[in-house]
Amino acid sequence: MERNIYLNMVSIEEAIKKIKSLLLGKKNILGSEVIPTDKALYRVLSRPVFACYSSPTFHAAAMDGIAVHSNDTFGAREGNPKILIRDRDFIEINTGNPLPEGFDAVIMIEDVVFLDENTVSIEKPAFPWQHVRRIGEDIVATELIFPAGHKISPYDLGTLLSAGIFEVEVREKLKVGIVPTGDEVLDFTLKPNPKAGEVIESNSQVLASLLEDWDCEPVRIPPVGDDFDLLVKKTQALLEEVHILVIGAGSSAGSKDFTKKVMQALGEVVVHGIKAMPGKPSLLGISREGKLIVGAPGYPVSAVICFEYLLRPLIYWLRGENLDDFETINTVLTRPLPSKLGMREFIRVGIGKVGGRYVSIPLPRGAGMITTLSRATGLISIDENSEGFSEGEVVSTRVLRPKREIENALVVIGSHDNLLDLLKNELMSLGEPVFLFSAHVGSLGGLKAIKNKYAHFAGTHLFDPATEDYNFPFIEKILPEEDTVLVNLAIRKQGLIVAKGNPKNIRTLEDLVRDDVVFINRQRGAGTRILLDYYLNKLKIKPTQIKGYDQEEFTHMAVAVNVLTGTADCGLGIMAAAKALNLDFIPLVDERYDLLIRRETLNEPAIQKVLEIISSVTFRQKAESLGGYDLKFSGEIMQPKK
Ligand SMILES: Nc1nc2c(c(=O)[nH]1)N[C@H]1C(S)=C(S)[C@@H](COP(=O)(O)OP(=O)(O)OC[C@H]3O[C@@H](n4cnc5c(N)ncnc54)[C@H](O)[C@@H]3O)O[C@H]1N2
Ligand code: MOO
Repeated sequence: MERNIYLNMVSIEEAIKKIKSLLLGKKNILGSEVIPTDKALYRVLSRPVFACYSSPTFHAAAMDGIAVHSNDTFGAREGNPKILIRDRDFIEINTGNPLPEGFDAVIMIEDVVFLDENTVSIEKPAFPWQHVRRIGEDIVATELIFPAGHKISPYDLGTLLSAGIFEVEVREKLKVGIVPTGDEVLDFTLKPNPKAGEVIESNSQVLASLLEDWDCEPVRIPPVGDDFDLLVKKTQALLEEVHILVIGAGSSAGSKDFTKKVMQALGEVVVHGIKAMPGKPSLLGISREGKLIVGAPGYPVSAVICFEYLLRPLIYWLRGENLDDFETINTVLTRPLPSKLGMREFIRVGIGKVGGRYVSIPLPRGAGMITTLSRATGLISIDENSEGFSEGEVVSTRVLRPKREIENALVVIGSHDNLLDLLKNELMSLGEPVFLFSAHVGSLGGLKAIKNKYAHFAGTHLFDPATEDYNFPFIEKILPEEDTVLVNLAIRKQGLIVAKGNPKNIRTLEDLVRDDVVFINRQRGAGTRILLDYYLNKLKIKPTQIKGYDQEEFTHMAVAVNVLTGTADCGLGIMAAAKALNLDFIPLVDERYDLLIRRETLNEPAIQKVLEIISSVTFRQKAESLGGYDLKFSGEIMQPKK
């Protein structure tokens, strides 16, 4: 089978315009159906609704008290009360009761003085219809309640039921068929256990949930293998049932990427390739019956961009509905974001409010990492005509999480430690949860983040050989002007993470120069890297003598994964990372891992919570059970060595 090379890429806007011009005759494709009112939430009325009954259907007391004839009460005032007699002049009544025949006002019980069982005195007149909800006050039978095209809200259900409308005629839901494809993808409904080369299918569920948010009806079928004839058969069958068909994966240039050919068998391909990343190989086409067909890339993030930025606007347009823009806020970029000219780029970011302004921390760009979308609280779009943004630039950022979560998020930037995950969990278990967003850029990066007010606190473990002190000499150099405090999180064991059973018998740093040992390093600026270089220097070992010295990872866990998978034989890291992956650990040094905080923020409630948690007995116990941690100083303010 020949490969699809997609050369005619168009912008997202052009792609939408192109397909719309061909679908024009197919707008408002939805038929209608009659459904019970209580099932009609967020459905769109296909014809106007008129009230069956009035509400109230009778004159009703609006307060607890007595029903009166208003003209009997005229003249009553303080010092000149009117006396009323039961049954003749007044009748006791409760809120919601029908007003007795002939009565036209209600006096609240608080304004009534009982002289005896049957006689009351009032000192204020009642005006006609005082405290009475008259027939039809809310709804008058036969009046128009909602026009056609109205989308039914939870309140509207109350209005419809009160007006005696128990069934409504609504537009049918737009049905979207979803066909996941690929020999390697496993149907998640079967709870599969993936082997090498296999992937649990998840994109169809992401799309199904998005479709529910957009008031559509998803119709998903189990994954179909990379078999052209079978793909045509399955997609054709599903196409008959739905208004729109989405085919997942197989969109790019691989030898088994059949989506374009399948779309050609069903109709015509209109767009293949958009000037956007992720999402580049997206396809748009039209079936012979005139239905929209979308080919979504297989990478999860690329698929989401295709769903949200191509499919979503087309769904709303086909239904003849207005589409709201995504909610955005302005954020200050904490890192530069270079971008390729001619491509619109979508960048996932974490957002936090630091020092009264929102900051955004870019996450990795890989389109295969669905977790980046789960971790992200914002999304930045870099225009095709832009080469990106500089650090510190204010950028419009789409919010992906509830505003409250973003407002309350604490940002920690710096060196990575597994205790931050423990802290994250503890903060979320508080009565008023605090969200912790952590970015791992090494200790030096953390210090700079505090200097620039990009983070609430930074994790740092920088050893200074000259003073044999931790962190203070670096703080003095990088933020000499700033008033900060250094709070200890833990003393932790750094050492060599090696495979289970230590098959290469690695014992000391001297073993790193052996021919049969491959090392995995941490990135420049990481405290662990500085520690390594310090000891190598002491032992007079040159980096060039170590295989793998140039291979860098950003976290202890990533180093441990390299050892677990055999990519490397060892790496320098913390014991907790080795223990988490059931690897062996050769302890080398104890080091101090601190949190750097601006003094002025020390009393902020969320920072106080952090300090309370890390000083607590439960946190200490949980941390110590991870292995390699000593929490005797945790929560204490550190002082420089004299
Ligand atoms: N030579 C080229 N290769 C690729 C190009 C290119 O331009 N030239 N484009 C790349 C880009 S960009 C993307 S995006 C991907 C899109 O790939 P496909 O749509 O063909 O998808 P697959 O290759 O079948 O799968 C990619 C990846 O995603 C996983 N996958 C697939 N379906 C699902 C699903 N339903 N749920 C979860 N994960 C899924 C699949 O296993 C693969 O790992 O192509 C690049 N290649
Ligand atoms: O553009 Mo692909 O869509 O990066 O992942």
